[in-house]
Amino acid sequence: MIAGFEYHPEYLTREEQENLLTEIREMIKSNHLFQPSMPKTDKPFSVAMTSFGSLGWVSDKAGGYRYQSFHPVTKRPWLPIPDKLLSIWSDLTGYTEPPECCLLNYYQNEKAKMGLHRDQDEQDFNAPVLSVSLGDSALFRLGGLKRQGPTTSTKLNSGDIVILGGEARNAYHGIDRILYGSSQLLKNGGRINLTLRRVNKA
Ligand SMILES: O=C(O)CCC(=O)C(=O)O
Ligand SMILES: [Fe+2]
Repeated sequence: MIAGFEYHPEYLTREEQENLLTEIREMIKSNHLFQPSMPKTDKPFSVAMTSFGSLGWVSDKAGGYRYQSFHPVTKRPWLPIPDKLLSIWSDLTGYTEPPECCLLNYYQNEKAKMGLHRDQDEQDFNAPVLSVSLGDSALFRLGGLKRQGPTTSTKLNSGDIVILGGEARNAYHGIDRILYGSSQLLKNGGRINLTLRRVNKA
């Protein structure tokens, strides 16, 4: 496996997962989920998204993939990243600067997945990417620095944390599928992934 990939299974207790989810549910009442679309084709993503933090990740035909300081629908600033996530970031990454973006991916139905990609819309590739899984389990595929080449698959369960740092920061990765019904955490099922990133150079 590529250097810099860290897997922390069952990092969050069930109670911590529930508390985080309660906080997020409250936040998305105003900081709504929205459906981004592909830059060239305008095809909607199968995953619904929103962000927290000073910058949020958005995508649409008009502007392509980018970070911006406000919600694309409400035009209001994103709500701040929950403290619990900020402390997970400093405990696990040891990176001195806090994350600027927490992207929330909501995999709601059977069609939801995320194709193999690299996270490359940021300026700072020295900072790791940290992601928290909540709800139904997902099959996470991790490759190397080239799209072709060997990949490994890891089942991410609710409460697990993944870090892509070092060489793995620029590795191809994606979500092949969600194992619906594998967790009872989300009352309507599905999976939430929270990804913390630095965007600008510290
Ligand atoms: O859902 C996941 O675990 C991965 C999400 C991801 O790769 C991304 O948002 O860039
Ligand atoms: Fe990614």
